[in-house]
Amino acid sequence: MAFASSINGVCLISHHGLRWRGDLPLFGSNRSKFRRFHRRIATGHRIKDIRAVIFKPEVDFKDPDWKMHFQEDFDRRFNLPHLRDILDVQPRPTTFSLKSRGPLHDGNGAPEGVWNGYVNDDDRALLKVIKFSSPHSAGAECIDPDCSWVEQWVHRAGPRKQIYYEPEEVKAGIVTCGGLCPGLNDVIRQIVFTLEKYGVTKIIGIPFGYRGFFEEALPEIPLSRQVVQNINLHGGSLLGVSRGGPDISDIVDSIQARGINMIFILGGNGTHAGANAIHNECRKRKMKVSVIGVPKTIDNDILLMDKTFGFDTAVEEAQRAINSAYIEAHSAYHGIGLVKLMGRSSGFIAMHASLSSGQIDICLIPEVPFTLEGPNGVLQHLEHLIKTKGNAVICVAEGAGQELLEKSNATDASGNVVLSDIGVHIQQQIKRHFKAIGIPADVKYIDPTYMIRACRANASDAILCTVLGQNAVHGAFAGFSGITTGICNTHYVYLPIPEVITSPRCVDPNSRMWHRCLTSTGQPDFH
Ligand SMILES: Nc1ncnc2c1ncn2[C@@H]1O[C@H](COP(=O)(O)OP(=O)(O)OP(=O)(O)O)[C@@H](O)[C@H]1O
Ligand SMILES: O=P(O)(O)OC[C@H]1O[C@](O)(CO)[C@@H](O)[C@@H]1O
Ligand SMILES: [Mg+2]
Repeated sequence: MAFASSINGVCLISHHGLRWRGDLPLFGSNRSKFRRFHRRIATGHRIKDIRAVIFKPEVDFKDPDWKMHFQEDFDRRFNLPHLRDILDVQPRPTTFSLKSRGPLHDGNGAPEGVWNGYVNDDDRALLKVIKFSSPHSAGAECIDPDCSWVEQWVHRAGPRKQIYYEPEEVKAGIVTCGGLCPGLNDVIRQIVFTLEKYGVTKIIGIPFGYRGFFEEALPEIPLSRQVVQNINLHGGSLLGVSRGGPDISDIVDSIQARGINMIFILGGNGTHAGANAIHNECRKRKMKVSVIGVPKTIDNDILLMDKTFGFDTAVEEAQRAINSAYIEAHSAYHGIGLVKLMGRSSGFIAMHASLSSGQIDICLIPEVPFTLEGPNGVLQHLEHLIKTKGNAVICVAEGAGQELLEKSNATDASGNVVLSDIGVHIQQQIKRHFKAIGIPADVKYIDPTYMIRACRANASDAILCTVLGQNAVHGAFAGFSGITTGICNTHYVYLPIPEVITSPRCVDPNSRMWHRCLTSTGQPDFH
């Protein structure tokens, strides 16, 4: 059994999933579990298996008004940073309207007449929609010991009636950072379309991620409807991507020198940390600049969001690799197919690809530790599968089982740890095991890593990208900065960047989805 505890107000949850809230009374078996947990943390043992989640230590649950205090604090945290906070800026009526009659209106203001297409600043969407009756319910997320229902509202995304920029004064920049992701071009395209709809004419792309801000050999890329019209038909990014890059103050110098006052930053956790730092630096310098993030990651590891764009496509693309592994395994005598999928710290791609294919016998993800050897190990189960049904297919996420491998200590240009290859390791161990027990096994290893993210967005991602790209522009014109845009409970919202990057979003091993995956594969507990 796994457990978690509260340290300095952060509720930590072990990857085995039983949620322990810091406010639970520490008696009986709870107490010894709590102590063991602390010992493990103190010795640094398996520290990487622990995830931090939002927990508010200052809430006194004995106070009859604790919910109100919690909500006040929540509202404060999720309040969207605005240009008004630092500058004396006045709004003007929006230039965005879909009520225009001509082919293109001139950007001097929306046409007269009533149009109910605007979102009010006070509109909200509910962040959590399940009322868990017990902390022991599968996937329960509780705030207090009674697991009470507490409404948590976040800001609705979309066009506002009042805007804080004159379109002709806007110079908008778009930059794509980190690794590739299906849908980057779709988002770029929609940002350009929407900016033009407001009347913006100066739109540029920064080439090759944050790097493009300082490398003189990399000129700005002028963007317009004409330039981006068909870019969604291809994978990749029209602008190029990169990891690493200049420091924040150099980036802000560059933004200032270029006269950019809206910057749309597409990327994952690292990129968003950068975007937030850029926003803070712009604030410090009292610059009228809107910094808007659009979360991009096939890994789906951004907190609070239903999913990030590119994830669906990656899962769909992974089906080809899994199907090939399945065919190979089923066509060989004692065939074993092994597929490694992306997922540095989160196993969403592996879990969803396993679930959707229906062809996987063993799914291994970073959030759930496993052993290869021993009576409960993966190899023993494989042996059982070979003896009983003659073949097996395994899907492993790249970040799974890293504790079984020698660490390289290498990092990439962004400082991300370069992972050791779990796929190769498992392949070698399977071969070694079956040779040792004298049973033939034909192992076929498929690593489709870059194939699942270099492709064009599928239909569902294309729609998500469309909405996110458009909302990013609406957020900038509404005067927000330091925000990102996402989908929560099927509704599109704006969230302050820090709230979505405190840790990578992980698969909850106590969630129904992981349980469904286990039901589907039929795999036992490998621990
Ligand atoms: N904490 C940070 N503060 C400022 N900038 C950062 C930070 N972390 C990363 N960056 C910058 O953000 C960019 C992208 O980071 P990273 O390579 O980690 O990709 P990512 O955005 O997390 O996307 P992916 O999902 O592909 O990993 C890099 O240029 C990196 O220098
Ligand atoms: O080889 P690159 O470009 O660093 O990207 C690999 C990484 O990209 C990710 O998909 C995140 O975008 C990780 O799962 C993976 O480790
Ligand atoms: Mg990252």
